[in-house]
Amino acid sequence: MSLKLGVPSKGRLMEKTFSWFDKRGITLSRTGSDREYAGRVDGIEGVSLVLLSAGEIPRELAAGRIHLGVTGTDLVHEKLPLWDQQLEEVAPLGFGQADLIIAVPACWADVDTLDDLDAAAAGFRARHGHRLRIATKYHRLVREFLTAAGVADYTLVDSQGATEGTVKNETAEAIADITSTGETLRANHLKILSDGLILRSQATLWRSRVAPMDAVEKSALDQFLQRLSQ
Ligand SMILES: Nc1ncnc2c1ncn2[C@@H]1O[C@H](COP(=O)(O)OP(=O)(O)OP(=O)(O)O)[C@@H](O)[C@H]1O
Ligand SMILES: O=P(O)(O)OC[C@H]1O[C@H](OP(=O)(O)OP(=O)(O)O)[C@H](O)[C@@H]1O
Repeated sequence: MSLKLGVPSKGRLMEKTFSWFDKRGITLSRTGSDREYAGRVDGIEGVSLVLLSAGEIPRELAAGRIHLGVTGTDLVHEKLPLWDQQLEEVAPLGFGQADLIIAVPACWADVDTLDDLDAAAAGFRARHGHRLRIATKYHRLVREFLTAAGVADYTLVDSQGATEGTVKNETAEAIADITSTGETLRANHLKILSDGLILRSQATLWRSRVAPMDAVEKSALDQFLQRLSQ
């Protein structure tokens, strides 16, 4: 069998992942039609390409269905509570940098910190009869972060995209999402809490600690890792 390398099948991470490997003499390419999720690996023996959603790569690594995978630190930490038992970080790739942050409406003049948010949340509940809503797709990381900060009077609402729009759409009062240039936050009149940084993320190459390997795959892995360290 061959060593399975999972990479994002589209979007901002795919092309940069391909060129990162290219610079190391490993050519990843998509094969078939534009829409077909098939690919190949040239320049090294015994490695096959698996094209996956960036969000599914953590789970595939943890289940041992792929041996290596490229995805963001944020997605690994969010989806795998025991990530360091299941995966090992091989190399940060130097792109896909983004910060997971908490942001509130820029017009909330007296809310700049988590303590302020906590106070605003209590007032909000008294006034509106329901808890202040924070929209996010990072449920686990946000809950853990807010618990550690002593903020409890809120509710998470699920948002799988266009999260910054939820405040304008009145489905949430605050958001927790990834920011890179900050443009989406600015365009949606949101500001980051001064102590609202939850996690710094970047695209990273991970190795599964649990994927079974035969002797051929083991030797392919050794060669692969050696190539990357050159
Ligand atoms: N604006 C950005 N700049 C840089 N990196 C970003 C940005 N937004 C998201 N990312 C990173 O890109 C990675 C993939 O995010 P994305 O939201 O595209 O994943 P996904 O929703 O699982 O993808 P898919 O739509 O294929 O399921 C994440 O690790 C994330 O941190
Ligand atoms: O700080 P910026 O450079 O503006 O980037 C941040 C935005 O990029 C991502 O969204 P994406 O483009 O993936 O769209 P989505 O929200 O629909 O997932 C992220 O969820 C932010 O919305």
